[in-house]
Amino acid sequence: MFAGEHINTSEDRAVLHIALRNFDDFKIQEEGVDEVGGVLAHIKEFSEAVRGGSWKGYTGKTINTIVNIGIGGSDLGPVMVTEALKAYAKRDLTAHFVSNIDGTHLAETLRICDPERTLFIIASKTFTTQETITNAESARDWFLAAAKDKAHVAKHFVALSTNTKAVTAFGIDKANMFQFWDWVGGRYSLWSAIGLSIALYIGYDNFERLLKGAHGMDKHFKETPLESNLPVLMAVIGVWYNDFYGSQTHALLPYDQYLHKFADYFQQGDMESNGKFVTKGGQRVDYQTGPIIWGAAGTNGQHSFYQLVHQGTKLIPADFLAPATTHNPIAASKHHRILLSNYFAQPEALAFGKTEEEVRKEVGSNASEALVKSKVFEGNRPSNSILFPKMTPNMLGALIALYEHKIFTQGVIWGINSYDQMGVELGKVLAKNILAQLGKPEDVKGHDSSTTGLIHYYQKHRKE
Ligand SMILES: O=P(O)(O)OC[C@H]1O[C@@](O)(CO)[C@@H](O)[C@@H]1O
Repeated sequence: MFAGEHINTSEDRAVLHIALRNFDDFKIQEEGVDEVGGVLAHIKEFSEAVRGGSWKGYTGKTINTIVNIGIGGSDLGPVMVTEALKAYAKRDLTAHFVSNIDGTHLAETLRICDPERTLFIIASKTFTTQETITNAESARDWFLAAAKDKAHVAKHFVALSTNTKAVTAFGIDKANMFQFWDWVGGRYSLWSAIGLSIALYIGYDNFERLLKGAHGMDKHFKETPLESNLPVLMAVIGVWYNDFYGSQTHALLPYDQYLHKFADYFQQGDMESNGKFVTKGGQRVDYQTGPIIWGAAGTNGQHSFYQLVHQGTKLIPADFLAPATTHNPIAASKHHRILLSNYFAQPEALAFGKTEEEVRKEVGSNASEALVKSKVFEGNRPSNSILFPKMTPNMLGALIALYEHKIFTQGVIWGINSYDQMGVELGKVLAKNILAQLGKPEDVKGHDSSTTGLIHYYQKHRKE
């Protein structure tokens, strides 16, 4: 990977998200790598102009709202990072993220935007994703209904993409385009131009700290002996439970409200990378590959799904993550102490449980056998605990890179290509065919009885 080999074999591409945060440390040979610094300089210049107020809207007002329009890797990274680093945000710049094609997502966002003070960021590696382009066109129509003159688009729309031709065809000036390259996977792209909304929200200096934190983990991963290599340790522990103990999922449980989107982010990062059933050589695997990633911020999960985690019939390896120091020490950090006491207690309970003997002592001799049995915790339920000083840009960068390299290592062990995503294509093609048939019942052709019946019901009951 670090050498720029085309390890994304099906697409004949290098995998070089590490080059986006390299700061000329590792020598990497690949076309475009020498342009990273220029794009970062453009991000710095632009974010400082918007945040400093020199970039003005079409009526001369400053920008106080950014709307990132993108989906998947062009949305989830910026969403997770801007949430995780909210403590570093200027509170006079609001960030919104529109991803779903459901008109509700854009409508509810535009309802609270002022066209004179809103900057739209069209984030799309390919600039062909149906949801993103449709949302971008509707946002442009909304803007022009107020601004009237197409010349004003240049002040309120920028693009993040590898596809210059499509960007200019959409009507965004090349000067307002922030470029990245095909060796940046969508789910690994927050370090690239896709991170513009992050730089606008927390400032370029903090965005750079994020990159440098990730670079530190890159160096650790590249240089540390396997037995002390954090991504490798997490990868093999995960393979151990996934392939030898049959666990189907892996829970990410951050005891930090700022990290409440962390599991959402790695649903794509892990499942779109390692949710594969064919090896790079084309053989169907006869072993388990990528786990189902899920999770929620603690302590909320404890009041939702921990019953199953503790006493269910499923083995669920879990990562517990927490900062030793909070950004919000309200009530003299009483809240943080309570949060951390739960962060320490849950893995202990999962590992060591409660024996029948301990339960009997608690409930007394009159208790029914059924009650005693229902209160036993079998324990022996595995978890990793990750504790770090504070949720800072540098630490978040290191944390994300830790998981990126864990995913890479597991993909190598499973012999799969972690960097393409053939599995997202079929649904898109079928949807395109169905879209063309939604007019009249007689247009509906070539489907199974269930799909046909559903479409006919929709056609009968819709009110448009
Ligand atoms: O950035 P873009 O090209 O609009 O792709 C968006 C997302 O769509 C995919 O599902 C690929 O089609 C993800 O891999 C990707 O992050």
